[in-house]
Amino acid sequence: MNSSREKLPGNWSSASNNEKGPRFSLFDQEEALLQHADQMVDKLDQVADGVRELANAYRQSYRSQTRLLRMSDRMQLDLQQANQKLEAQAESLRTLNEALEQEVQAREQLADELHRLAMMDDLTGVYSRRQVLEVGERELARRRRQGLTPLTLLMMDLDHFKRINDRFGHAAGDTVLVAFAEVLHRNLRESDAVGRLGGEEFLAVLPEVDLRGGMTLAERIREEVAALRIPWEQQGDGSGSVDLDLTVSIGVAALRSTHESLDTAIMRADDALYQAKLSGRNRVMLAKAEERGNQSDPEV
Ligand SMILES: Nc1nc2c(ncn2[C@@H]2O[C@H](COP(=O)(O)OP(=O)(O)OP(=O)(O)O)[C@@H](O)[C@H]2O)c(=O)[nH]1
Repeated sequence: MNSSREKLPGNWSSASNNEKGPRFSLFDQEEALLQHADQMVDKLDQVADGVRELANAYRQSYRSQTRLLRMSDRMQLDLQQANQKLEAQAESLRTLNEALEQEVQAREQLADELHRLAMMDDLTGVYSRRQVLEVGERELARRRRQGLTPLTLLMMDLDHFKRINDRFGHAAGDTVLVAFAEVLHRNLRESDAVGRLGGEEFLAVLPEVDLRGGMTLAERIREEVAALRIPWEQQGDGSGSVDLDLTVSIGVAALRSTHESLDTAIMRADDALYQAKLSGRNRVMLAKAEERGNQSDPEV
């Protein structure tokens, strides 16, 4: 029997041995080992759980990082696109602004041109009717402020102007009007104002000029106009080059007092002009003081 029994190493002996000394139960040992192994397995399980949790956490954080990175890439792209759009909008605003500035400039030029047209007679370069009357009113107001500074008006009308138009055409009439305006420019001073009231009728406002000075000036203008010979090339089957001549009738009136209105003075000058026409044209006539206005302040 003994020979068939295996000899156990160290202190281990068979439970069937009746020898004294420590006895080890294989079962207990196995049990202990198994318990230990179970504990180890539990711990390993716990470690594995921990590792799994860590791995999960790591995976989640990796995913959210990747998501964030993708989002930031997208946002960067969106920002770039938005920036490009803004730059394009800024560019078109700049272009729009330039166009607006050009438009404003063009409108200002147009307004200046309209103002100039309202102020000036385009054909002759003298003031328009509106402007010469405005200057006249301004001068009258200044005269009232400063007392009895003289102011004289010349109302001028070309004689038989219609004949020139009828015989030589409208362009010839225009040339005559320009030539007459040149005579006026030559004879008037910087402080004087002259305007075309309409057709072939002109008004000169002469501040600081008394009746005698006005008469002298009107006479000089009349003489220069009568001496004009304006060369004119006839069109079509006309008889070639001719000299256009003309005369002018002038009515002169000086403001009689600071109370007299410009309109009244103009009417007196106009009446004098009418008298000049009636008396045979090509002459200067003075306004008659007794016809209208202040009887105690005659001017002739
Ligand atoms: N060429 C030209 N003619 C004009 C212009 N404005 C008006 N007229 C003409 O001027 C002429 C004026 O004629 P009337 O009012 O009869 O005056 P007039 O022939 O000068 O006669 P009196 O004033 O009585 O000496 C008309 O035939 C108008 O058509 C213009 O800007 N250019």
